[in-house]
Amino acid sequence: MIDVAAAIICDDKGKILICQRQGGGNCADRWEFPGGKREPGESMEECLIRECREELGICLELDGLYADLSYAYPDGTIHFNFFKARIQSGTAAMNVHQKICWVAPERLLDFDFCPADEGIVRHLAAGR
Ligand SMILES: Nc1nc2c([nH]c(=O)n2[C@H]2C[C@H](O)[C@@H](COP(=O)(O)OP(=O)(O)OP(=O)(O)O)O2)c(=O)[nH]1
Ligand SMILES: [Mg+2]
Repeated sequence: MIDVAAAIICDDKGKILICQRQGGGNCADRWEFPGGKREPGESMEECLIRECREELGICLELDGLYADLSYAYPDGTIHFNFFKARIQSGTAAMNVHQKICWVAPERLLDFDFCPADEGIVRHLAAGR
């Protein structure tokens, strides 16, 4: 099974950073919480800090695990850890994404997220 860590990054106004994936591949053009696949020898936390440095050029401070779930995609099941986080340093840049955007939690419902994120999006939009 593939392990993926993803970050729910909040700013000081409570907005959340979301990112649109590139076309092609799994979840093409869908919105996601930034992150990626764990590499051998890494913890999920280490993976997430590395992915956000690589993909967005930011250094994260993690605020704990928000959700732990698995989702069966047609080409395999992915196990996810979603962490709450804040930016410790840097400004998010588009190194690998089509678009990035800070949105209020209730606005998350307006975006076409990866199928695995549906429950998370509903929870966040409800203020939980
Ligand atoms: N990062 C991220 N991936 C998600 C989310 N929801 C979801 O279904 N996924 C899926 C899409 C991908 O199949 C997988 C994550 O892989 P990824 O493409 O981000 O992996 P990566 O950054 O390590 O990139 P790569 O080296 O494999 O190209 O999980 C999410 O909220 N964030
Ligand atoms: Mg990624």
